[in-house]
Order: sequence, then C-alpha cells, then structure tokens
Amino acid sequence: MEKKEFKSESKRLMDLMVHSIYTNKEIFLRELISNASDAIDKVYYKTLTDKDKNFNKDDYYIRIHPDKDNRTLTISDTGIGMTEKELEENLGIIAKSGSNDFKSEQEMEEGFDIIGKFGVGFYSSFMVSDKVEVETKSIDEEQAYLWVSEGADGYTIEPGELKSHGSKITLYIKENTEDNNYDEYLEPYHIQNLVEKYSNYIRYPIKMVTEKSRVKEETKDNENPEYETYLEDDILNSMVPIWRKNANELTDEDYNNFYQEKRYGYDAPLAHIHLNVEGMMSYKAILYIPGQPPFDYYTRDYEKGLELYSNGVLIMDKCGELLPDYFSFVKGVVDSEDLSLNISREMLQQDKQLRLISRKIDSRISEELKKMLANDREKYEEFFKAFGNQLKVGTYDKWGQNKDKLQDFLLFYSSKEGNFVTLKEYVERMPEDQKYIYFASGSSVEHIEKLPQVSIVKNKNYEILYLTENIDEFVFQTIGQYGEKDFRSVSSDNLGLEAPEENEEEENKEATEVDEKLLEKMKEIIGDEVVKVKTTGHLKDDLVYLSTEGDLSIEMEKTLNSMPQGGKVKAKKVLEINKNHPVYEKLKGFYEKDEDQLKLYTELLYNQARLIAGLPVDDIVLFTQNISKLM
Ligand SMILES: Nc1ncnc2c1ncn2[C@@H]1O[C@H](COP(=O)(O)OP(=O)(O)OP(=O)(O)O)[C@@H](O)[C@H]1O
Repeated sequence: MEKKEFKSESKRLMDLMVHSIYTNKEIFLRELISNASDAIDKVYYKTLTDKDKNFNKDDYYIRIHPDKDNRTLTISDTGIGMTEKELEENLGIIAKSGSNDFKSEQEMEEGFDIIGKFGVGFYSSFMVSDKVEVETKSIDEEQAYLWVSEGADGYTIEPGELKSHGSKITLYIKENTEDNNYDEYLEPYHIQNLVEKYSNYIRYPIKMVTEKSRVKEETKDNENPEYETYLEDDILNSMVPIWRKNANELTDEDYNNFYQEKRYGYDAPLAHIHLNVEGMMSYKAILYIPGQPPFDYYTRDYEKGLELYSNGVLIMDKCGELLPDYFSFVKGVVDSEDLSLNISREMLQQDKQLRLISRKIDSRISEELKKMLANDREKYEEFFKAFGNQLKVGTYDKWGQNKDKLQDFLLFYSSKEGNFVTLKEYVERMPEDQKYIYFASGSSVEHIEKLPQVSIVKNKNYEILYLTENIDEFVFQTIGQYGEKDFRSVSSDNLGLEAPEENEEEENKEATEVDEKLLEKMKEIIGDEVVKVKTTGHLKDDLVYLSTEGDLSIEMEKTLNSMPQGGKVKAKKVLEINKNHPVYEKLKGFYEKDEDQLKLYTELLYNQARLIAGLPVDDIVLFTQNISKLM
C-alpha cells in the first residue's frame, strides 16, 4: 500500500510531537474528545436542519476504551465521520497554517510553546503513541476508511470496516520511559480524572466500561462476605453546561478548564464574565478575555464571534453579530431560550433580540476592562500588549465614532516613568504651563529617546508619549483633543515652547540679514524636499533635525506611502539647525565666500536629518563620498 507523506510543515510538527518536550502530554485526550464532540455537534445540527433526519439522543456518545493487554486506548464517537477526501485534508496537512510559523529548531529545543500558542489538536496524540489509527465512516458515504500513521514518516489510507457513521481513534500507547509514565493512559481511574479535569462539560456522554466490585448477593448476610468484580458502563462527565450553573458554584479553575476544553485559546484567560440575564430576553453567557492573541488574530483570516446556543443546542459557532469589532478578541458562549433554532445568518443581522444581547455584552466587557485597569495594572498591561492594537483600531475606525468610549482604555509609553500611562494620567499631571500633550514617533523607544527634538521637550521637563506603532498618530488625530488639550508632535515646527531663557537675547536679535539669506540659500540648495530651513535655539548638542508644518507628520508619510495603494504623500518638512552650534557659524562663513562648501554642508546636513528621522538618503553613494571629502 502506498505510503503518503505529510506536507512538510506537518512533518516538522509531527516530529515535534513524537519527540515532544512538552510536559503536559495528557491534553491529547481533551483534544480528541473535543474533536469527537464537534463531530457529534455536526450531526446534531444536520438533523435539526434536515427534516428527514431524526436525532435520537441515546445514539450520540463518545466512548473511551483502554486495553492494557494490547496497550491501546480507543476513543470513538458516533459523529459525522470523514470521507476519504476529508481524511486526507484534515489529517494529512495542518490546516492551521499558523503552526507553520513556529520558529527555529533552537526555539523548539528551548521549549518554544507551540502547543500553547496554536494548539495542535489531533496531532497531540503522537505525544503518547507510537502509532495512531483512525477508522471513520462519513454520514454521507457508504464506505469506511482506515488511516494509519506511525509518525513523521507518513500515513496510509485503506478501506475500513465501520458500518455506521462516526470515528474510532486507536492510540498505540508508548512504552514507559525514565521521564514518562505512559502506562497511566491505560488506567481507567486516571482516564476518569482526565475527563473530569478537561472534558467535564462536554455535552454528550463520555462512556467507559469500568470494572467495579460488589458483595456477592448470596454471601451478603455472611460474616465475611465475598466480593465479585463486574463491569459497568459509566458516564464520566457531568454534561451540564457550565453556563447553566450558578457562578458561586464555580471556581476559577472550572472557568479555565472550560476555556481550554472549548479551545478558545491554549493559554489561561485573563478574565471571565458570567452573565445570567432574565427579562424580556433571557439568556446566559460566559465570556473570556484571552491572555494571548491567536496566531491569526491580526490577519484577515481571523473571524470574531461567540458560540450561540438556542436552549443548549449549538446554532452557530461564530456569531460575529454579538461582538463589536473592537472587542473581537473576546471568546465565549451565549445560550438563550428565546432564540429560534432556524435562525439564519441574514436574519441575525437584523435580529433585535441579538442586538439587545450584544449591547449588554459590549457594556459588560467595558466594565471588566475598566475594573482591570483600575485594580490590576499589571494584568491590564498584559492584556494591552496582546490586544491594545485592536482597541486603537477601534478608536479611529468608523470615523472615530467609538473614540469617546475607547480612548480611556489606551496606554502609551511615557518618557517620564519608562512605563505605560493612560491619557487621563498624562493630562492630570501636566504642569500648568504645558500647552500640549506631546508625543514622539519612531520605530522603537530606544530610537525615539535619541531624537534631537525629544530632548528639546524633555529639557522643559514635559512628559512625552512615545509612539512606536504605525497606527498611533492616526489615533491621536482621531481623538483630536483630550481633556481640552491638543496633541502635538515633538517634530512639529511649532512646539509652543517659550524661548530658552539663556538664549533670550540671541533669540531676539535673531534673523539678521545674513541669517535670512543663508537660510534661503540653503532651502534653494535642498529644493522642494523641504518647505523651509530655519534655525532653532532649543537644541543643545544636536545639530539638525526635521520638523514638519501642518498635520501630516513624517511617520504618517511613511505609513501612508507603505500601504499597497498608498499614494505619494509628502509631509511639509522643515530643516531645523542649531544656531548655537559651531557648524552654524561655519555655514555663515561659507555664505557668499564658498558656494561649493555651502552646498556640500547643506546636503550633508539635510541627509543627516533624514537619517535621524528614519528616512532613506536618496543618493547614499554621494552622501558617503561627501563625508569622505570632509574627512
Ligand atoms: N473524531 C472526528 N470526527 C470527525 N472529524 C474529525 C474528528 N477528529 C478530527 N476531525 C477533523 O479533522 C480536523 C483536524 O482536527 P484537529 O484536531 O487537528 O484540528 P481542529 O479540531 O480543526 O483544530 P483545533 O484543535 O485547533 O481546534 C477537524 O477540524 C475535523 O474536521
């Protein structure tokens, strides 16, 4: 029989599983049970939407069967099964391309937590097995198939023997090693514990035949009664959905386990919200704020939404209408008795009841975040690191219609304390004479810190917000004003600062005729790339920088021009020169006496300023030749 190869990335992942450094191997059972439960959900849904099919509750269950003699553990379900093509597509490739992102071998060795980040579902079974068989029959096909793999080498598919739809996964459990006791995955009591820990709220019965002991009926009146063992089919899980329970019956661990079981994320959630609403519209919901963004979160592939149940029946696994875009990271379930089972996507959009729920959800998430920001700053910063960009997008999205709501959730890095502050905190501690909320943009905090124009504002003892994300300046532009204070870039040609005291005299006698002519000449040399060349008395050691006139900053210019359809926008750049620097005196000396030197110096200064601003130098060879000339 032909052996097929896994697609290359799957092969790597498989290798990783087989030689797993991941200590939490037991999660394989949760993954397989969740897949089984999803497969039954799919049949259930099919029967609800297809009048010819009936769903008989007793026919749907998951069965676990450990067999110590053969060292196998079997997990079977009566779900939808897979066709041959689906087997190939689902188990031959890792559909979740995010797993492809896992980095170098070295990172793998260092314990790069790929499972924590992406989840590996079915493949996790190779952490505990030498060989895995999947026998499956699709509800839509007569023929069953058997998929077999011993790991990274590949897999085979041949006809199987199952007669009714569903899947049967057989794991050939590894032998014990020094570090790992694989035997326990064949122990019924251990399996029972794992199911309770990870899969307790799976909605279908998880059955296992267990051996029990009892007093023999005929000896029960004896002084020393005899015992006998017998087999009983047990249901291992409680099945009552967690959202139907009272919040006070549940612990954080229960909520976290449910989150894991539902595979909302593979991390621990930062917070959960349990809603139990009675009234015009009655519903229950559990919402989570995850700890980490899913691998595809900031891509187009990410689909927001909550699971929507109608009285315990899953009707949609990602109902986007329930969440505003700015909270698209939230995961969870909503279950309402008042929703119709046959609700369609189109109807959902206009559904008043759903809008009622979504408004409530929106306000509860806001409340939760406010609480976190006020009471647990560390956690909030962790949250913001993960999802802050989404809140920023939300602030400027839709013409800023949600800015008032979202602006207080934003954090920015502050020059003052070297940590993150809110706009409120910034404005509240502004000195009285400070006119603006100052910000500086650049690729990193380290880069921004060194900008000449930053030192100007810092010397005044004013706090500066450091913006390192492309979107940041657009957010400020959308917010416009905070606490009646305007935002002002430190690269603006008008910083609203008093003239430096020690230079006051200098400042006043400014702009002699020579100065003016010199600056005009320099502007002429540089050409249209700048709108002006001017002097500044605010710089200490630095010689030049580029400021801008008007609303469009250099950072915005970069961002806009890097977009796929980005046109050629141009910020109105101003070359600012430190008039107290000896080089400025030199320039004055060159004026009218040595035009070539003036040209050389001007071009060098302009290009230096471009480099400081993170802009490319047009003719880098000429630039270096010019430096060489001076040297
Ligand atoms: N017991 C099963 N019955 C039917 N289909 C299954 C079963 N197990 C897995 N599959 C199919 O194989 C696919 C891949 O499973 P896998 O566990 O690797 O990822 P997933 O469940 O899609 O993702 P994740 O585990 O990250 O949520 C599933 O999406 C499903 O279509």
